Order: sequence, then structure tokens, then C-alpha cells
Amino acid sequence: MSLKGKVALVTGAAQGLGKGFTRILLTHGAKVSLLDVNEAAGAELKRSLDGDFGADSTVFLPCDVTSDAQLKDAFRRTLETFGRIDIVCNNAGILDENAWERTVSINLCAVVRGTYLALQHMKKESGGQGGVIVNVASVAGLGPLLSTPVYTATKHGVVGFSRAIAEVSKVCDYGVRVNVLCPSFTNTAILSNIEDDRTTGQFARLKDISKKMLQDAGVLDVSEVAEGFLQLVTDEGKNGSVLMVTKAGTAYVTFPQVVKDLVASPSVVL
Ligand SMILES: NC(=O)C1=CN([C@@H]2O[C@H](COP(=O)(O)OP(=O)(O)OC[C@H]3O[C@@H](n4cnc5c(N)ncnc54)[C@H](O)[C@@H]3O)[C@@H](O)[C@H]2O)C=CC1
Ligand SMILES: CC/C=C\CC(=O)/C=C/C=C\C=C\C=C\[C@@H](O)[C@@H](O)C/C=C\CCC(=O)O
Repeated sequence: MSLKGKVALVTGAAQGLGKGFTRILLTHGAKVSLLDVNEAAGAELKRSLDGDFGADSTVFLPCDVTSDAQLKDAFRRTLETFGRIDIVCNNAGILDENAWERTVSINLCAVVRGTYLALQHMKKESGGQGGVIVNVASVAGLGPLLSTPVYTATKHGVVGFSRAIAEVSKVCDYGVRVNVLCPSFTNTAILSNIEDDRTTGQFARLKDISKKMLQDAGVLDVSEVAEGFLQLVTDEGKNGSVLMVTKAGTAYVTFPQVVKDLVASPSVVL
């Protein structure tokens, strides 16, 4: 899929991985709606991107993804600005085992909210033109990161939810692909949380184990993860795919088939 003329909406776009996803989308000709709760960082990024790609290529929309009203308004303003939405990346996330309810609200509930809003605007049965959704989980969505059990739970939830919605989209012919990106440790601000007692809370005593895992796994550059993101966006054969990005490279994750593929069964009438 060519990105020229396509419009993307990226949450948590002001820094880190969201900024990397934004830049690779712009480099390949897309226009991007940047959503972030950090207004200062978002405005600063917008100024920088205006210089590199022109003011018409992006719009920055201050948005707390935990607010249904703010996220709905951001989708509305994206459509107002660019006239379409083809790509949605639910990327915003935090790691805070103390404020664990907020972690669930941002990392999982807001990904569900953003996915449903994206489908509302993109699925063919509501007059949409189809598109692709990339939800950002983590390698911690594939296996436990013991110092962050709630963060781990949210990322496992993103994987499971996204794979199920991808099946819904296939069976209901929405015309929307839904994929999951599972990066390993990457050089962004969230990484510092691994050793911060304020965010590891009752699990601070385990941080040395996590730090050892980080040292063993190595740390990715944002650009390495952004390449994996681009793969999920542009490969039109990928729906329900889970791409893991580690220092060893990228790999699509295979899962046990728990129940025989019901969709293939003639007894399933839709
Ligand atoms: N850095 C890493 O090692 C890994 C990160 N991830 C995931 O990647 C995603 C991006 O994280 P990073 O770029 O690494 O961290 P980051 O902390 O650099 O960036 C996160 C961005 O999300 C924004 N954000 C936070 N709460 C928000 C809210 N309520 N509404 C709107 N925006 C909000 C922040 O302002 C920030 O710009 C997260 O979902 C994270 O869990 C996954 C695997 C590894
Ligand atoms: C403190 C968190 C820092 C950054 C955010 C983040 O999401 C980082 C995650 C990085 C790694 C998580 C690792 C979890 C590893 C183990 O639990 C394994 O069980 C992983 C399971 C499967 C990996 C698949 C494989 O290695 O083949």
C-alpha cells in the first residue's frame, strides 16, 4: 500500500515511538494528525515537522486519550483538516504500577476506544473507505515483565483485543486491517520507569531483574521499531498479525489455535 495521499492519526505522537511512527509516515508521503496530552511537546514537534515537511502535512491536536469526548473530537478535527482517515495508530501508553488504574485506562481502554472510533470512520459498512489500525503492545504483551504486572496485563489485553477485532473485521468485511506491534526495550522516556520506585511501586525490589532482562535483550532505536510499524501499515496481506521487534530482528508471532477456525465452518451463518 502506498502512503502517498493517505491520512494517519497517531496517539502519543509528541515523542518517543509515536514521533518515530509520525516521521516515517511523513517520509513516505502521508499526512499525519498528531494527538498527545503533552501540549508543549506536541506544539514543539509540530513546529519541527512544519520545517521538514511543510505546515500542511500535519496537525497537532491536544488530546487525552482517556477522554471519550476529546478522542472523538480529535477524530472529527482530523477529518475536518484532511478529509479522510486511512491509518490509525493507538500508541499512547504509560508504565506506572502505582497509578495502575490510569495505566489500564491509557494502555488498554483507550486502545479499545481508539480502535472503535477508527472502525466507525473507516469500515465500509458505514460508508468508509477501509484502512488499517496498528495497536502498540509490547513484548510484555507476549510474556510477563515481572516488575510491571499491570503493564504486562494491559499489553496482553491489547494483543488479545486486536486479534479478536481483526477476526471481526474479516468476517464482517469491514475492509479494515488490524495489527499489533510488539517492540522490546526501546530508547525512549518510558524506559527510565524501569528503575523508578515511583512507577514500579511495590515491585521496585524486582527492578534489578528487569534491568538484567534489559541488558540481556539490548535496547532498540526508535527507527528500528518504526520500520516494523511501516511493515504492518503497508503490507495489505497483514490482518490480525502480531509483529515482534527485538534486537535479534523482527518476527511474526504464531499463537496456538485454541478453537478450530469457526469462520471456516459451514455451520456458522452470519
Ligand atoms: N519504549 C519501550 O521500551 C517500549 C514502549 N512500548 C509502548 O510504546 C508506546 C509508546 O511509548 P514510548 O514512546 O516508548 O514512551 P514515551 O513516554 O516516550 O511516549 C509516550 C507518549 O504518549 C503520550 N501519552 C501518555 N499518556 C497519554 C494520554 N492519556 N493521552 C495522550 N497521550 C498520552 C505521552 O505524552 C508521550 O508523548 C507505549 O504504548 C509503550 O507502552 C512497547 C514496548 C517497548
Ligand atoms: C520496564 C518496561 C520498559 C519499557 C516498556 C516495554 O514494554 C518493554 C518491554 C520489553 C520487554 C519485555 C520482556 C518480557 C520478557 C519475558 O517475559 C518473556 O516471557 C517474553 C515472552 C516472549 C518473547 C518472545 C521471544 O522472545 O521469542
